[in-house]
Amino acid sequence: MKIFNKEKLKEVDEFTIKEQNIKSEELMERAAVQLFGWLKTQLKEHQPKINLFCGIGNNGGDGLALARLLLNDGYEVEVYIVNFSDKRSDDFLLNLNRLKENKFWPEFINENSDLPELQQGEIVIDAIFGIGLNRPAEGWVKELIQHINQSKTYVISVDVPSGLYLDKAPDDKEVIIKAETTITFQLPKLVFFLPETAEFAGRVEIADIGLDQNFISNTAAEASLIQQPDAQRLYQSRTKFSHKGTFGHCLVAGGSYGKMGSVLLATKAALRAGAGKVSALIPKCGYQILQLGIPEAMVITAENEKHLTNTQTDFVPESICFGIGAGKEEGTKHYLEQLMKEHGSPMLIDADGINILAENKDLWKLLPEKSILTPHPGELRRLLGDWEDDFDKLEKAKRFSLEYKVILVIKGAYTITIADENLYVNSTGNPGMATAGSGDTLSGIISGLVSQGYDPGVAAVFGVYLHGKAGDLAAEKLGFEALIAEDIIQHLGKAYKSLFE
Ligand SMILES: NC(=O)C1=CN([C@@H]2O[C@H](COP(=O)(O)OP(=O)(O)OC[C@H]3O[C@@H](n4cnc5c(N)ncnc54)[C@H](O)[C@@H]3O)[C@@H](O)[C@H]2O)[C@@H](O)CC1
Ligand SMILES: [K+]
Repeated sequence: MKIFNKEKLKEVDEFTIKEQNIKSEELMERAAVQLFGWLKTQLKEHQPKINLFCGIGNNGGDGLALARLLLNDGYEVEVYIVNFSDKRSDDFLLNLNRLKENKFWPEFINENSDLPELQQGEIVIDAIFGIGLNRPAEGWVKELIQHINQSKTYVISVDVPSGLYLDKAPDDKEVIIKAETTITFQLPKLVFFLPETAEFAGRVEIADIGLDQNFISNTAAEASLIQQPDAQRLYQSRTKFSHKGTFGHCLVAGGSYGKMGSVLLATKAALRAGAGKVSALIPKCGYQILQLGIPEAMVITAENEKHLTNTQTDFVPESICFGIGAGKEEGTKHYLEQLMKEHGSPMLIDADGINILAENKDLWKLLPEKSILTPHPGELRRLLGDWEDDFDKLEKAKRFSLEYKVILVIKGAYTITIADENLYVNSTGNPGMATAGSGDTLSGIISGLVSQGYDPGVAAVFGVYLHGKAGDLAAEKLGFEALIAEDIIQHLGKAYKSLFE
């Protein structure tokens, strides 16, 4: 599903209004009907008091239209106009008049008004600012936002939590509504998935307001949210006549004394992801661990007992996964250098492989085109240096990815893959996956996909989705706390199957 920026969101609204020959108020009504339908379904027979805080733009207009629908259905409703300006939008005014025609008079909150009391168990609908926010809220509006945040009400934001920009980091986190749920129109917004701002949106629901699908399909987006239908399109089916050679030979090179389990996990994950053959290349001390731990894999040992060093293989792997548990010994660095020079095709580099790169910038030019780097935040910082905020981080990461023609998988609650200047935001995964070895399984899965012939960019996006989905399926059975990396591998088959359920 595409993620549009503010300009494109405005364009699709305008295009839809023209194409469907409707007035803008019709879109607002559709938005309100969607909000109303969602609320009614959630509330069932409950009738809590609903406090609607409406700004003076179209976001506020959505709130007023919703208030009318709620009143007509018999809900207990209080409407507060957050009267921060007299530049009211036409559709706001239209919906204000409609409310008055229904003999309902909202309260106006102005500079010197008392802020209304909000009780536990009540609902707040936040329709103060939407995508039209262009500066931080100040003065009494800021106080109102803080007042709502401090209340014990259930807060539902309309389109965007008020105070959150779509295209830049917040100047002041104290002036953003912290919603339990955000009901956003038609398309998800990038800020809902970035580490510094995701918390404000809470649970995100997407409401279809009938914006023009052709326009959306034909308009390029710099970012997309990868959900089940998107992942399904990336899947490559197998023919009856395939054999193990069809799905490639994956080489997992990594490990050091005391960190052999990570290679074991990546190797297993590559096999479960569907690689035809997997060889683990490890220092000598890991031989028995690997052979016993995963009989389906082949094992090659480097000369050194405890860390990886230059090693020749007698086959050309279709994919290489380098760096897991590898340490940063000089010999290991030389081996990475040798691999990058000799193996012309893309490699996946993770963990200490990334740390070695971060400490040896002269190696960057050797990165084979379309290689995949899978840093967690700490590794990314070592690679790119400090960033100011999430947007700055993404800009720096995009530049790096473009300059070295590599794919960056930025791991987090919503992992973002950067390939060809596009951002792919993953929708699967859960807090249970913040556990040792989880990243090793991801690298194994992606490498297993590359070895089967998936394009590296596709392998990264698809692999991240499958990894998260396997984690979600595991968490359904085990809960978050008990989930360990092995469970992710165990559920990979079900994750594949779920693509078609
Ligand atoms: N056709 C459309 O464009 C549709 C728009 N919809 C709603 O319209 C929203 C966008 O509406 P608007 O563009 O009117 O803008 P908003 O309602 O988000 O903002 C209202 C006004 O506040 C002013 N403002 C911004 N930041 C401020 C600040 N910190 N302090 C004081 N004033 C500030 C802006 O100049 C703007 O005119 C969407 O988020 C969505 O909720 C929906 O009704 C669906 C259809
Ligand atoms: K809002």
